[in-house]
Amino acid sequence: MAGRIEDYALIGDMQTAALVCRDGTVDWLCLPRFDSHAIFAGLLGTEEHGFWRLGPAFPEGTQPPTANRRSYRGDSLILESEWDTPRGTVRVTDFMPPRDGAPQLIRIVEGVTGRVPMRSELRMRFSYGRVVPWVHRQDERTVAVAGPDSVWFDTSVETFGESLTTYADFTVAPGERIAFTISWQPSHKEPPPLPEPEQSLEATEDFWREWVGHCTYHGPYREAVIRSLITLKALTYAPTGGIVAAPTTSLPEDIGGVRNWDYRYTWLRDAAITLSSLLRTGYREEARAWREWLLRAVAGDPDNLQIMYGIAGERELGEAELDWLPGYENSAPVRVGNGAAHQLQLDVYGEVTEALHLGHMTGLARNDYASLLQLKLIRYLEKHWQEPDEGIWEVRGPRRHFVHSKVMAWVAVDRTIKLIESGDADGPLERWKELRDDIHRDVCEKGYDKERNTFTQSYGSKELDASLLIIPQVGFLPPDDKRVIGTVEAIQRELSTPDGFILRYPTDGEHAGVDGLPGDEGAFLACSFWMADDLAMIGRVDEARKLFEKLLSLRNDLGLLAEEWDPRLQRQVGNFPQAFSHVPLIDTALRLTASGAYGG
Ligand SMILES: OC[C@H]1O[C@H](O[C@H]2O[C@H](CO)[C@@H](O)[C@H](O)[C@H]2O)[C@H](O)[C@@H](O)[C@@H]1O
Repeated sequence: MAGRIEDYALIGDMQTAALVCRDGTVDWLCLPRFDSHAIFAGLLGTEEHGFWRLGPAFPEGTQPPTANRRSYRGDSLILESEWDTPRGTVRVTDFMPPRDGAPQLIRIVEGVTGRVPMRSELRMRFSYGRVVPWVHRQDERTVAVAGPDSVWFDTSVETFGESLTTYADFTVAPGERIAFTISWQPSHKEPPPLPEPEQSLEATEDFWREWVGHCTYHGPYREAVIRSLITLKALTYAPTGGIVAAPTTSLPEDIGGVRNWDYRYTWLRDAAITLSSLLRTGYREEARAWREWLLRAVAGDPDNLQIMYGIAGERELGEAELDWLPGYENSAPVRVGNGAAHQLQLDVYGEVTEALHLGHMTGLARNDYASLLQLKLIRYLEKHWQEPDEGIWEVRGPRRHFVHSKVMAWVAVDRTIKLIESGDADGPLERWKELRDDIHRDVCEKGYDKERNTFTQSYGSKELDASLLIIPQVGFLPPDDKRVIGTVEAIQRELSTPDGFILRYPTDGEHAGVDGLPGDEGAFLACSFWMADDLAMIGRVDEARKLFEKLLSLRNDLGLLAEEWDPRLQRQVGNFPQAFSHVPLIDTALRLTASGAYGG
C-alpha cells in the first residue's frame, strides 16, 4: 500500500524523478522522461502496478519496517535511510546520477552494525502498471523488455524470479557495500554499459555540492531555502530548460475525490515564477536555459500561445484517464495529459513578462528575441485583455473576468513600458501607458466591492480569491492602500482554515462548484505564503513570520511540500513535490529576511 504523500522522498536526475517511501519502496518512476510512462506506478494503484522495495527482510504477512532515520546527504538529492533491526543497523543510499548516458537509479546497501538479513523485491510493470514485461537473463544481467523500453537490473548478489517478481535475499555485514542498479535503454539498442555505482555516487555528490555553492542566500532560513532550490532544480528538464510543475500525476487535492491532475508539464506561469526565484538566489544559467526554452516553445503567432507545453515544448497534451489504476487511496480518475493546455489564462502574460523583466534587471545577457517576444505579447494583450478567461486556477467552469488575470495583464504592460523606457526595445510608449491606465481603472471600478472594501474574484461577483494577495506584491497598488488592506483582511477572515492557512477560494457549502468541479480541497500552500508576504508588507511582520514558520512546519521530514494541506486530515495533498509551493517559500523567506522579520 502506498504511504502518505509526506512519507515520500524525491530523488532525480533532472530528466525524471522517483519517489521513495519510508519503508524503502520506490513507488513512482517514469522513464526516460518525467512525462514518460511509469515503470513503478504503485503510488496510484497497488503493488501489482509496479514497485521496488529494498530494506531489511521481514516475515511474510507483516508490513515492511519503516526506516528509523532518513535524510538527504548534506545539501544533495542523495537519500540515506537507516534501519535499526534486532540483528543490527543497515543503511540504504538511493540516488539518480545526473544523466550522462542511460538513466539510472542506484541503491547501495551498507552494513553499519551486526549482520542484517535484507531483501530486494523488484516488480516492474511498464505502461503505468498495465504491462508485465518479458524478464530474462542476458550476459549475466537481468533485463525486462516491453515494446520500446528495456530496463537492466545489475547487482553482485544472486537473484531469482518468482510470481513475476525479481528477488534478492542476502545478508550485509558491517562495512560491506552492495549495489543495485536499474538502467533504462531503448529496447532496440545495445545493452547499456555496466553501472559504476561508487563512482556515480561521488560524481552525484560533487554535482550537488558545486550547484548549491552558487546560492547567494545566506539568511536565517537557509536550510529551507536550499532544500527548496534543490527541489526546483530537480524539477528542471536539463536537455531543454523546461520545468515540470511536479513530477507526479493525480496525487489528489481531495483524498478520494476527482481533483487529480497531471503536473508533468511546463506551465508558463509555474516555470516563470520558478525562474524568478532562481534568479533572486543567484542561479542565472537555469534562467537563461528557460528563456531559450520559452522562445522555442512559443515561437510563431502569439495567438497560438498555450499556457503550458510538454517539457521539450510539445503542444499536444491531450487528457486521458487510466482506468486500470484505482488511484491514490482510491482517488480516481488517474489522468495523464492536461486539458487545461488550451485554456485562455491571461495572467500568464504577466508572469512571463515579469520573469523576462527580472532577467533584464539582474543583467541576464540581452536576447533581442526575448524583447521582441515581450512586445508581441503586449500586442496580443491589447486586443484580448477585456475577454473573460479561465484564470490562474484553470477553472473548469465558464470563463469569467478574473480580477487576478486583469491585474497580471497590467503587470505585463507595465514591465514592457519599463523595458522600452530602459532603451532596450522600441514600442508605442504613449499608447501602452494609456493601456496600462485603462486596465488599472477597469479593475478598480469593476473588480472592487466598495461596500465590503475588498477586491473580488471576478467582475460583479461576491466571491473572494486568494490570488488577489499578489496585488501589492506586483506593485498594482501600494501596501498601505485601504483597498489592499481591506482585501488582505477579508481573505484572512473568510478564506482561512481553522489553523490559519489559506484556501484559494471557497469550494464547500453554498460555494460548491464555483470552479466547475465536485468536491472540496485543502489550503493552497502558495496562497498561504502570499498571505505571509502581504502581512509583512502591510506592517504585520510578527504575524507574517509566525505564519511563515507554521508553513515551514508543514514540510515533511525532508523539507518537501505538496500543493496543498488538508486541515481536517492534517496531511499533505496534491501533486508532490510541487514547484508552486517551493517557489513562494523561497520568496517569502527572502522578503522576511530583507525586512529583518525573523529571529524570535
Ligand atoms: O483546479 C483545477 C485545475 O487544477 C490544476 O491546476 C493547478 O495547477 C497548475 C500547475 O501547478 C497551476 O498552474 C494552476 O494555477 C493550478 O490551478 C490542473 O492542472 C488543471 O488542469 C485543473 O483545471
